[in-house]
Amino acid sequence: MIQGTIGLDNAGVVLNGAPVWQHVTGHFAAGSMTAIAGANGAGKSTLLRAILGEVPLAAGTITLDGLHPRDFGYLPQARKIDRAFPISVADMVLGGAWHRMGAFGGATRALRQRAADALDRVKLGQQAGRMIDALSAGQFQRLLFARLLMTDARVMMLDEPFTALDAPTTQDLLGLVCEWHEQGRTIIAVLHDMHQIRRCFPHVVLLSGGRAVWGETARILTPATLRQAYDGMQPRWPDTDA
Ligand SMILES: Nc1ncnc2c1ncn2[C@@H]1O[C@H](COP(=O)(O)OP(=O)(O)OP(=O)(O)O)[C@@H](O)[C@H]1O
Repeated sequence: MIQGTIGLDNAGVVLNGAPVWQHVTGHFAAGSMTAIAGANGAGKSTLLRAILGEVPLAAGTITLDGLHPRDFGYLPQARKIDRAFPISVADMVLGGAWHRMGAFGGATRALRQRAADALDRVKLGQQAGRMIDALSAGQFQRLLFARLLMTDARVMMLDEPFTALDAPTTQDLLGLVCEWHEQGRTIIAVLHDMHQIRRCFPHVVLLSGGRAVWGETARILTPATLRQAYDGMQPRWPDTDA
């Protein structure tokens, strides 16, 4: 396998005694751009967390060929973050570069400048001194992007990254994700918007009924697979694109 490939071989996860998904086999090629789709509770976040080693496998293997923990950048779901934690916007962004800090957690002037640039990139430069609980939901989501930008990671993993964002900001930050892809990074993103997936993500993993269908987006996202995955309900899928 090429260095940087993330491979799953017959992988399965069991939580609270119940299988989330099983017999999942496939790989995220180095530099690929893949969406993870599926209904609520299908196990999309669990798949990201299994790759990060935060959720143990009940079966099979996940191989991270030549990748180390510092090679992964992770944007978690905003609603799973405790925003009461007393930390400023600037310090939270700096935390994205933890692996570049000194032994005592000190940030160099260059690192602080990078953090300021990252905040400017997501149009949060004016908010640097505020505490994170003072941000709106959309501002907090942009903060998570700035923090991810700071990781400079080879693999960018994003869990519902466009939640709470208005349309122009979504377009802007989707553009940033595409830039990362053009730079050769691997992108893995949990998304609910099928239109977005079809337009921007060449590959998809569709979690459905405890299994994964995996491959080129146009081949995998058909009306039949979507009906099955979403239990007969239609996900966001504009008529013009169907
Ligand atoms: N820590 C946990 N302990 C027990 N069960 C869990 C845990 N985390 C998730 N689960 C269960 O695992 C299943 C998959 O959850 P997961 O969050 O991965 O789904 P998802 O596809 O990301 O859902 P959503 O679209 O709602 O975010 C769900 O049934 C959930 O209840």
